[in-house]
Amino acid sequence: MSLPLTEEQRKKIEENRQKALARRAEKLLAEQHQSPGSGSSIATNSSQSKQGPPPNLPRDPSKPVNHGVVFLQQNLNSSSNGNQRPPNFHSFHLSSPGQSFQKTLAPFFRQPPRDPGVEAKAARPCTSGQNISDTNCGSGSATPGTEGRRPQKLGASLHKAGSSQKGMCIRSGGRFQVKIGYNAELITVFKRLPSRSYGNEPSVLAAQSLPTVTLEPLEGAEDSRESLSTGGVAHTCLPSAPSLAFVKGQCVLISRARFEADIGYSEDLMALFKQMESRSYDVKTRKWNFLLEEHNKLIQSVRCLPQVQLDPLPTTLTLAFASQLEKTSPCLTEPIPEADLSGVDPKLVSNLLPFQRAGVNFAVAKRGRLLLADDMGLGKTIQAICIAAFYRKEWPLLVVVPSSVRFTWEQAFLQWLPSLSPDRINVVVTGKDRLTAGLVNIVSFDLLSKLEKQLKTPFKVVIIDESHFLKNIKTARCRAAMPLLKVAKRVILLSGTPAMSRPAELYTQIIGVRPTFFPQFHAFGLRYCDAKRQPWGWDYSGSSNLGELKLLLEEAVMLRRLKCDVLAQLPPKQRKMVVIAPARISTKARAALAAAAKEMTTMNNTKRQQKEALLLFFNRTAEAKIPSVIEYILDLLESGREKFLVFAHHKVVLSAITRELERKQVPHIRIDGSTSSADREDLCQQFQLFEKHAVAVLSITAANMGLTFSSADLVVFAELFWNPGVLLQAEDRVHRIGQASSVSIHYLVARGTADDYLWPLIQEKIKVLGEAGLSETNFSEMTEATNYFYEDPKQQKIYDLFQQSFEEEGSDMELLEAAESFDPGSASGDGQGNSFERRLVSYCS
Ligand SMILES: Nc1ncnc2c1ncn2[C@@H]1O[C@H](COP(=O)(O)OP(=O)(O)OP(=O)(O)O)[C@@H](O)[C@H]1O
Repeated sequence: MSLPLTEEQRKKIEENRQKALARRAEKLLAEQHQSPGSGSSIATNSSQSKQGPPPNLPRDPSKPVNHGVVFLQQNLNSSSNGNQRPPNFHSFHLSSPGQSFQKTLAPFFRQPPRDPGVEAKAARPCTSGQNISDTNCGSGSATPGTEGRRPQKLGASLHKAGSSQKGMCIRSGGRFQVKIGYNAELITVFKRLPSRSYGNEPSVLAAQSLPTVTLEPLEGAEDSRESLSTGGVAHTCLPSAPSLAFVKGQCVLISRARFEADIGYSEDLMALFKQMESRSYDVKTRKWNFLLEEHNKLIQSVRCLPQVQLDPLPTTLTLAFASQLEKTSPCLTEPIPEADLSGVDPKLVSNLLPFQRAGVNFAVAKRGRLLLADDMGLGKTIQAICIAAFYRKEWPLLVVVPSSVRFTWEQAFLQWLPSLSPDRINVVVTGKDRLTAGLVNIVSFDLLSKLEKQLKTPFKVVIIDESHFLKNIKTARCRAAMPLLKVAKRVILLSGTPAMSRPAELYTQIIGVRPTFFPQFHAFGLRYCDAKRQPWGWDYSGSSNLGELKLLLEEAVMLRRLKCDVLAQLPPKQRKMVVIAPARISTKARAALAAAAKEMTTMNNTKRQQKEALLLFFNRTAEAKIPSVIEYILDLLESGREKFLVFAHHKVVLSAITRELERKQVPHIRIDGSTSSADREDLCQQFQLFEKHAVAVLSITAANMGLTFSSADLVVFAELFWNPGVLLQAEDRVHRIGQASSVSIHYLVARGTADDYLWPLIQEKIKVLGEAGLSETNFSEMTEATNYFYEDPKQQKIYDLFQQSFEEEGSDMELLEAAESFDPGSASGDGQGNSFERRLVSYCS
């Protein structure tokens, strides 16, 4: 404890304090008068402070307002306590232990019951001086009954008449100790403090049950006590001024019809709120909210309050919700009108599922500009084609997609729009191709950035598949696409995962759809990304006001349905044929394939030679597909696919995939013929329980039975297998008991390879089984558009050869063995081909 001050010292301290406070009050007044709306440096941070109910404060605006230091106290409280309350306790703002004291303990103490007798007295400004900090003054009206009774203020809520429990705070390095007898309420308070620790000395918290508490503040606060005791005289030195309690906050949208005022407490503001007809107080958030139609009125009225800065809703929101702002009685759910799709191919329209039809209606209601963010596998492609077809008169159409699915999109157009002549579809394959050669032009993101300069007249209708590929504004793909979106009349963005980790990723997609929204990223960042200034610049990686962002997206930008929302409309399995890019097949692989195909059709070849050629063709196909398969898997991962199975059966393919996953550090398991039974189960369990993204790389023949992978809902077949029964069994690793979702199955099919023959072969077999009631019939429906009519008789011959070979008794095992041991290096004659040759001989003998 410090030595008691002499009378002379007290007087001197008091004089200095009064001078300092008067100077500060003058300065603040001057600042406020200069710029009433620019109190940011001193204003309460609205995101931290809430307009809590002020049960401890006089609510009647006619009551006297506090002056000067109350303002400081309020700000201090609000910045140290996110759940701001009106100041109702004394705090002692000292060095670090004292700050910790104030930040942690103080907010838990309530003010004593109001004593009307002292309230008027308390309303006088507290101006007692201090020589440590200006902020340690009592809060005037907030603590009316405590003035001059120093320690009781901290323990006020625990104080009961008739007895008293005394304790004190003692500084101890960077912490402070509380020495006091046992008190259950106080213990509860302590337990809520994150920095608490319990000393073993019995003196720290002795187990004595006493009903009241008096807690002596830290030693350094001695001067503060003096200030409190003399507070009553100091007010005469302050200029008579209006309240300096400057509060700042913002309006935030909380529903389609209402917004709330996120702002600290102010009596004047409260009085204003009470004039709003639609006012409502949320006890949970402790904030007031109003109908949007009262937004402008409230903002205008608040402008008349010099001590209040309430920022209106951003212009983007007022524009997006203009109908609500202008309405007298808000209609919350306006029905979306049914779009007239009579101009669109009936085949497409009749196939739309009800939720897909609703998606098209939404898009047309938004005048063809939207982000369709349906969950993966819900058929965004068919919806996008339908929306684009609705605006067919404005074509040519540009479709920008990941390069691995360019040909799948071509197939989808052929499948759903029979009225579109195939030769009007232009798939851009190289940087030398023309971007505008077709009526429908399909290009990859990467080629777009090379070819955009070709564009003389802009596309009026643009589809961007996997639009989250544009999330980074600095990338070449984004820089190429954004100007196109800005000038296009219709913009259809598609993504099952528009933002994978933070709201900042949505910005480009939002302005892609609505270029006038948030013209500056910084404004978006401040509002929705909790932007923070760092020594190196601004950090936009956070998130804030997410509820409002969701409302804005749903109102004006995005339509998103989850699988679980529409599960009843979905089939249990959705199969998709993915035509993988032939351009990725190297010239060497192409030449090898051509050579093998030629062998199969050479007239004078023996049956054995033909089979050798067929097997080589089959193996070369595996080799040729590897780059496209890997590209597709990486695109899936980039698109946010978390868990999926990849089936293949050539070792070279399985190994190439696992190598790439290792390189990219993607968690994965592999089960092939060499995996022991015990390991199979373990690996399967690992995959099932793994919570993040993971890929199971599986051999079609070694892992198509007895394993459950129901934690995934996507199966990718990197290779085809001639026996559809084996494929169906493999599909069912995922589609089985425990699976709560509709399962997506992607078959990767490469043109110009053995897949051209295997795929129709599989279709044919499935059809036969289906007709006999032994298989699902819809397997083949997905490939309706795939025209496997072989114009070239040689192709028909190859098909026949495939059919005969794979239907022969025992062919499976022979073929499998040959495939398993296929080594591309060896077959190209580099001296390691013995084993392959041996297998061929064994297969064919
Ligand atoms: N109405 C429909 N009729 C028939 N098939 C449909 C329908 N809707 C979707 N499909 C099929 O479902 C599969 C998945 O559709 P699509 O690829 O468009 O989904 P997606 O939402 O784009 O998924 P992802 O986000 O994974 O790309 C495709 O094979 C597609 O043809």
